[in-house]
Amino acid sequence: MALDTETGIAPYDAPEKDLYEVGELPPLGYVPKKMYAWAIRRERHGEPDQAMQLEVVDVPKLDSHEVLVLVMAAGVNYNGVWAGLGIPISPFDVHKAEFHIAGSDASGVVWAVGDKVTRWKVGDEVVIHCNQDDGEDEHCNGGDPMHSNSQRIWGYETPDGSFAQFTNVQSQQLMPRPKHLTWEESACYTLTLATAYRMLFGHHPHEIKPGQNVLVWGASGGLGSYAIQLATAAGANAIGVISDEDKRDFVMGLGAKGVLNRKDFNCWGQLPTVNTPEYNDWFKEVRKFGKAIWDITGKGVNVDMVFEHPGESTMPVSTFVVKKGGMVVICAGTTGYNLTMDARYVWMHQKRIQGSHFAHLKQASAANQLMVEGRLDPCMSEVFPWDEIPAAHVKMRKNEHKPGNMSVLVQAPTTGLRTVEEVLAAGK
Ligand SMILES: C/C=C/C(=O)SCCNC(=O)CCNC(=O)[C@H](O)C(C)(C)COP(=O)(O)OP(=O)(O)OC[C@H]1O[C@@H](n2cnc3c(N)ncnc32)[C@H](O)[C@@H]1OP(=O)(O)O
Ligand SMILES: NC(=O)C1=CN([C@@H]2O[C@H](COP(=O)(O)OP(=O)(O)OC[C@H]3O[C@@H](n4cnc5c(N)ncnc54)[C@H](OP(=O)(O)O)[C@@H]3O)[C@@H](O)[C@H]2O)C=CC1
Repeated sequence: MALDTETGIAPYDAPEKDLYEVGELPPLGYVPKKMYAWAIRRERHGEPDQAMQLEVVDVPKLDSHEVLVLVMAAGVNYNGVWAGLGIPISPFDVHKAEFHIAGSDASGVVWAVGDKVTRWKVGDEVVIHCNQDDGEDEHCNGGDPMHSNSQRIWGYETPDGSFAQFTNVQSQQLMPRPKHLTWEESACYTLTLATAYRMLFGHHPHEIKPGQNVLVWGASGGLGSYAIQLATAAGANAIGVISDEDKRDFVMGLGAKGVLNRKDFNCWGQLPTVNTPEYNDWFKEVRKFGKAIWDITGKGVNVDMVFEHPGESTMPVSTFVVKKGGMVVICAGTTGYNLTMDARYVWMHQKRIQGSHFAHLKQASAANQLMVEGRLDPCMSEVFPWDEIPAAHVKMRKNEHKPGNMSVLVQAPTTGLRTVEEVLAAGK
């Protein structure tokens, strides 16, 4: 039987060159020697606009199970900020490469495949999830690949992310692109959506269930905007937290049952020493916060789950307000890593504290399917041109970004395009 080599992309003329300008397409499947990339180097660690500089580098070489993707658009995530700063770790200490191309989200076109790849072919339109592993140990074969020692995040713990014209990924990282979305919309969601999916549905028996209540920190942010939508889709009640009244309507529009403004309360930061006057003040304030949740859930009804990521500033509150036998699920410590809590509430009320990190393919794929079916809004907040990739990260670093998820254009020359043909036409 003949292999399926139909690309679905109309033939077009383009010269074969060693380097293409950003926005210029090579012939389909032709791999140039060089590419443009925003590269971080160890000596440049610092704020994003210092760390990320435009360079011409070699196009990555493919291994047998890998796929080279021409990047149409990429997503902006916090791990690009962390990679640039070199905090809490320098990515160079992990992958040992000379330079680091950040970017852990992308939409694009399969441009070349390794000789063992069977699921994808040149011309396929894809989005990329950011989990890599070696696929060899028991966790990857019957267990949870996220528990494998070989588990790593593409574009953070690997040097070859999506802020470049091409990126090489493991074939298992690819998923079909929602064709109803533009290149930039489809680039903005996978990392935060799949992470939120695993947090809400990946930790048995505490998967969020219809009718349950979940408190979502940073509800207008990347993770939060999907947590609200996923919880709502599952029939649960999401209570979102914001810091600015401008974000209230956005979060309610995603389906939240209620929204709290954290600026109305004063119980943030590490837990004061128990039974001191400071603790007593903190306790009054945290009860006020808990009461505000009851105003939404019903008197005395504590939340079944807390969706945590700010970390140090909110963990004492999260562990207090979650119900007996409930779960605080945490994937980050944006405000600090030194988590504190009143242990009495954790053991006496038998609360579960669960770490969560990205997602495996099955979880990422289930989340992607909801996007393909149009059941979730990608919540793309803003699109930046290629030249402004560092500036987009500066905005995120300062918490000045708009609600939702940011995207950047790479080979797509302008916004609003959905096909390769439209990219070719716009490029002319
Ligand atoms: C999808 C997107 C996700 C995100 O964006 S997440 C946000 C960005 N990511 C982050 O901020 C995470 C960054 N990563 C880290 O900060 C580090 O990744 C960790 C702190 C999580 C782990 O650090 P490490 O240095 O990799 O830990 P060790 O290698 O496991 O241990 C350090 C040393 O301690 C020894 N050790 C480990 N366990 C034990 C034990 N049980 N008893 C005695 N020693 C132990 C090891 O061997 C090693 O030692 P030796 O440095 O000499 O090799
Ligand atoms: N382990 C994993 O797999 C993953 C981890 N992450 C990590 O999760 C974190 C959040 O990512 P993401 O959602 O994309 O980021 P965003 O910046 O989009 O959203 C974070 C939200 O947190 C809120 N926030 C900021 N400061 C505080 C504070 N002091 N107290 C409470 N809330 C605060 C903000 O909302 P407001 O000011 O309105 O409250 C902001 O919108 C990052 O550290 C990122 O690295 C992200 C994805 C995957």
